[in-house]
Amino acid sequence: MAAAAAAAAFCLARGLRARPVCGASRTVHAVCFPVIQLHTTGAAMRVSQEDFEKAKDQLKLLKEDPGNEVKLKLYALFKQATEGPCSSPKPGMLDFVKKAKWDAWSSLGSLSKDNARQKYVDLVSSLVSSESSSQVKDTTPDSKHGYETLQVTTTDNITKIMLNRPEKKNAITTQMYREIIQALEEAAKDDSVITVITGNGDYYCSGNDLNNFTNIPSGGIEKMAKDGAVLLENFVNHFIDFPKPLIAVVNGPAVGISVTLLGLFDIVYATDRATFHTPFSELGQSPEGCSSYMFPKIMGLSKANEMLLFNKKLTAGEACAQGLVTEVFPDRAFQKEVWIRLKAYATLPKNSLALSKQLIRGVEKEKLHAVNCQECELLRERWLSDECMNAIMSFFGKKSKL
Ligand SMILES: CCCCCCC/C=C/C(=O)SCCNC(=O)CCNC(=O)[C@H](O)C(C)(C)COP(=O)(O)OP(=O)(O)OC[C@H]1O[C@@H](n2cnc3c(N)ncnc32)[C@H](O)[C@@H]1OP(=O)(O)O
Repeated sequence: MAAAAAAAAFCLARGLRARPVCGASRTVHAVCFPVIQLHTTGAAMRVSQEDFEKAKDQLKLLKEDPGNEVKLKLYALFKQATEGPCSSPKPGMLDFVKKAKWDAWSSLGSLSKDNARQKYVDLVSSLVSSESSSQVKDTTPDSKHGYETLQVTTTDNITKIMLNRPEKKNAITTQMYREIIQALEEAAKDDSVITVITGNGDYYCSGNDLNNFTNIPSGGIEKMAKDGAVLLENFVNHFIDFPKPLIAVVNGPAVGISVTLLGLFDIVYATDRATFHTPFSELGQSPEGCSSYMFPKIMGLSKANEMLLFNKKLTAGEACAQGLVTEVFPDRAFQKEVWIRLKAYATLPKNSLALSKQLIRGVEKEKLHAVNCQECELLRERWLSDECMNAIMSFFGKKSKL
């Protein structure tokens, strides 16, 4: 039964819903939302006939698909209101669409035409009012409140998390790590189909804000390193566990952790102006973001070593050739082409995308968590090293930094 309902829902979603129903001589596409062409029997109807006609018109104007369950309910109520109880023969088990419609109509039993009309009008009215309130919410591209270092918006089924410190090349402060965690948690639960991370300004991100290491807390440098490692592990865990497709729109150069994390994204689109630089040994540090595992897997050991050990900066073309970037776009067309593509992706079925992503990620999840834990532990030690202290002091002491 559940399988038949699921199959019916599947068929409805795939467009089989547009077939004429129940062998009627008129074309009744009652389940084909929002195009509903219905011809009433012409029988005299009492007071609510006008409301009923109006409801039919309002239904055509709805922009959002209310889902198969509601469409079946609308279909059944319409049939009951216009023809009375279902008396047509039950369709065969394998005719999923007709069977689902027949079941919905039959389930109304002996409900009177008047009552069915009333229920139909009430249902349409609730759909109209819920759409108008959600439109106010969804179409407002305003940034979500509560973020200081990010601009977070949801529009066209896409939650966009934009790093928003352009004057500092989007370097990630401890506050920004926390806000990204919060934004990912919210995006995981919201109605969006995909989530995008990008940067504001000419840089995608210049990596960890090196000032994070200059504000020594009262507990001393060990405490700073320990807190940093805990925050980093939690931050990276949110990328490992993110349940929906996660896409990086790399709008300019990327440094450090903003590069290593790319291995945990599902798709990476980059402008041809982007570069990819992981200067860990120059900074006396070590790789993070699961790159010690993902980079060799993505690009092979020796290419990964050039980046992660020897600080080789890749062009966008090289990063694409090595599999870290999915596709490179000319800078002048970058935003336009990428967003057209993403908007199309975001019309795909949300649950199917999320479940497929989780299936693919599930294979590696345990390993990724273990790698993340090891990387953070090594970094905690590195941050206490002279090599790292000297490199950070030199960044702030030099004009030419890298
Ligand atoms: C607490 C949790 C910790 C987790 C740590 C996880 C481990 C992460 C590791 C990494 O990400 S390693 C990589 C760290 N990043 C860098 O080493 C980059 C440092 N920045 C630069 O080399 C250069 O700024 C640049 C990115 C190459 C850009 O150079 P450009 O000459 O074009 O601009 P600038 O004038 O240098 O920059 C403008 C402005 O922004 C400040 N800034 C840029 N990046 C950082 C940064 N990463 N940290 C702190 N500040 C940064 C820069 O100082 C300038 O500031 P003002 O001088 O204008 O005040």
